[in-house]
Amino acid sequence: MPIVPDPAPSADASAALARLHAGAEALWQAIGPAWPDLSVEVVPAIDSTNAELMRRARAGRTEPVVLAALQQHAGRGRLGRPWVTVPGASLALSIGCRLAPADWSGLSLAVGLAAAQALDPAVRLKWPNDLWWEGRKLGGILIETASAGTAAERARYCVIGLGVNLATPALPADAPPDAVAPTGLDKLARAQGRQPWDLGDALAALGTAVLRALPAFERAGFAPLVAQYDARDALRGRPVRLSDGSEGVADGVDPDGALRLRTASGWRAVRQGEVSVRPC
Ligand SMILES: O=C(O)CCCC[C@@H]1SC[C@@H]2NC(=O)N[C@@H]21
Repeated sequence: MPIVPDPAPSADASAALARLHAGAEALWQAIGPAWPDLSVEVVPAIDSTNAELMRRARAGRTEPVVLAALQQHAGRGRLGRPWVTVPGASLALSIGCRLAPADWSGLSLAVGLAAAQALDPAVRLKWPNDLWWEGRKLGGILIETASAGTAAERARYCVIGLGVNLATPALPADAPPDAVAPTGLDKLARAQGRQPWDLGDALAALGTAVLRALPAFERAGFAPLVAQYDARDALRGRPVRLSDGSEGVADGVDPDGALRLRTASGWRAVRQGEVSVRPC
């Protein structure tokens, strides 16, 4: 595994790593009985936790695993964008497991919902897979899949990557002028008068919530979750612009997870893929 050794970890990095290990233990205690063959791994640094689990899957290793890293050197975001993980200030974890739902659509919304519910009642969801608070990005989800077994089998190995800002990151120097600065769980906790999150607690809470949500998604898909999604939908009723140039007003999500868009020429169901959505 391309784990990058840290030649001289600082005291802060060692403390953060210890918190991740404590979170991994708490996660395993909470979820182990439901996932007896699950392993939970923590590494100090890696290229990307998603890339690592995809490599393993392609090599035939399709057992369930949670992999958390203090630092990623080549973190991957959606639509081929890079994802920055600041050691100790952001959580990077990937969950890999075999899944065989009748319909995959809506998986990233189901995962986002589980993550939002694990974090705070104030966390909102920006279709298709961002965690938001007060109109700013708190975290994101990247789902990738690889074949798991024979072509006749419906199961695929699914890698669910979650990146969440514990501390509010600065906007990168090369960000476009209209970029909206991201936010972090530190600001949210202060504003809500709650205890600040630490890395280990976030790992345990998010990993547990997502792993608990997966069997239900596999059985019933996204449809039973639409009402809960609606309650956290950050875009509903807002004018939005898609990366393909079209505009409309977001009007909730369909039972298959498509974004419903009211446009000048009628309704459109926007499916996930190579499209991004911004409020305008
Ligand atoms: O909003 C996005 O674009 C999705 C970001 C997903 C980032 C996480 S961090 C853990 C996992 N490993 C990666 O390389 N990416 C995901």
